[in-house]
Amino acid sequence: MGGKNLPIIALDFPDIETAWDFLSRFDGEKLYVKVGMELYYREGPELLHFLKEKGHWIFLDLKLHDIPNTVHRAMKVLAGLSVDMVNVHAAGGTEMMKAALSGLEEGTKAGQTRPALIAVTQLTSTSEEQMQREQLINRTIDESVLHYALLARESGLDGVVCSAFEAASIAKKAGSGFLRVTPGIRMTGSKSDDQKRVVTPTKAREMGSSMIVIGRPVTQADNPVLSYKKVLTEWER
Ligand SMILES: O=c1ccn([C@@H]2O[C@H](COP(=O)(O)O)[C@@H](O)[C@H]2O)c(=O)[nH]1
Repeated sequence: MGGKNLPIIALDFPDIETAWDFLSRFDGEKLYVKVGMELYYREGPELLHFLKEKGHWIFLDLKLHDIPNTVHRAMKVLAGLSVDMVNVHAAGGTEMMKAALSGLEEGTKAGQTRPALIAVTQLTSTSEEQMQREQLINRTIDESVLHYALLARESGLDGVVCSAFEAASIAKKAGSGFLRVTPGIRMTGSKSDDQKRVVTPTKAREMGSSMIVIGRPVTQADNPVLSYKKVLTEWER
């Protein structure tokens, strides 16, 4: 199975020791992992090189959101970190997203593959009610997510982070090759934590997500390998 078809495991750990302790349980299996702010801010680029050496695929989830020039320059740097996917917040706008893409292209060395660039639409921890009240968006959350997805598409990005609830409409309007990367994945009966727009791996597949991201249900499980295998089986079926 190629990396693109694997569930992405969110390595939300405080340091490399804890992350390594978790990964060592998988006995050399190649995984698609997500490195977020907590682990990256602690361990930096060295950790990414270490994960690559072990053969893992990497989504570097730093969710850049700043003025276009700053994001452009930061993306030039991230392009050199041998990661497979990076992201920005679509709320930064089309000028920022285009700047992110050109930075990534400029930073990608000849002969190397440019990391995929995706945009966060509405976080899966955001409910429609919260979005309307706090962001003053007088629309449904589906409309807001689709709007951001189309801005990301127009900016030349490779896809978006969205919940499974919006995945089908995005595929219909932006094309099936435009990635719908879905966090907020939970197994039947398990707690949602801070996530609001949650589905099972089976539902995510049926509803049109192209990739899924799962953290705590795997990383905090008594048997993380078994939990991962259950997610993988549901996702593959
Ligand atoms: O909209 C978003 C964007 C990113 N995430 C990240 O995915 C994982 C989910 O972890 P769980 O433990 O499975 O909830 C986490 O690293 C988030 O930063 C997201 O959840 N939603």
